[in-house]
Amino acid sequence: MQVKICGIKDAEATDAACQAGATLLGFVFYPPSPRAIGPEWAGALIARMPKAVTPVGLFVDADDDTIAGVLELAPLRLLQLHGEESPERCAAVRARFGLPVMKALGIATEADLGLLEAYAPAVDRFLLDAKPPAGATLPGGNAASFDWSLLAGREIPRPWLLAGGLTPGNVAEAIRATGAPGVDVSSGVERARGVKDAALIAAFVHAALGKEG
Ligand SMILES: O=C(O)c1ccccc1N[C@@H]1O[C@H](COP(=O)(O)O)[C@@H](O)[C@H]1O
Repeated sequence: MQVKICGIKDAEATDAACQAGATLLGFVFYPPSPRAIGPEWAGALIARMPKAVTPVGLFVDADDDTIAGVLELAPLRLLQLHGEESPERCAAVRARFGLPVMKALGIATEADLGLLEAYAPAVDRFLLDAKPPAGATLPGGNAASFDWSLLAGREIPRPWLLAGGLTPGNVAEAIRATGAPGVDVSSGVERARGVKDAALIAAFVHAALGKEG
């Protein structure tokens, strides 16, 4: 089971996630987000992480110069593209930076899952998230979930993570309902918007991994 904690901004959350058993930590390079972080500080937090834990950079329709500037200071090992990037753009990012790409897709209906085949050759992983609710200002990180039954018994053509509105209280049921091989959370482990909570992080990771709390 892969467990990603996204929107890491401080040492306490970094250490809590790593100690609890998270396998991926996400750093948001999207200035409008309350979870946005600068590349230099992200690099310092990545230096605290065990090598077995993968640092992930979250970008939203970023250009090559933006991604390159971040990579100069933060040794990311997976690029999460969470905007409107096309399959061609995903393939170009993967080729330009020599790093695996995880494409986030918003899922609301069966038709949204039809995009998976078009993206599969261009990406290494998928992140299946809810679409932003009406009025949302961010393309993700909105604590919104989608109908998990859309994924039940479905073959996803790349390794994938389930995201959107997950919490310590619902993640075990989400994994059971979807068969997800991995999960990703941001809002559900925060005590206030953009502020991670070490106890909630530990509870989420333990619930996802099926450990006793
Ligand atoms: O977290 C953000 O601020 C964010 C901003 C822009 C794009 C994506 C973002 N977060 C991603 O969305 C998922 C789901 O979030 P939540 O758990 O429902 O709050 C999160 O895991 C991030 O990968």
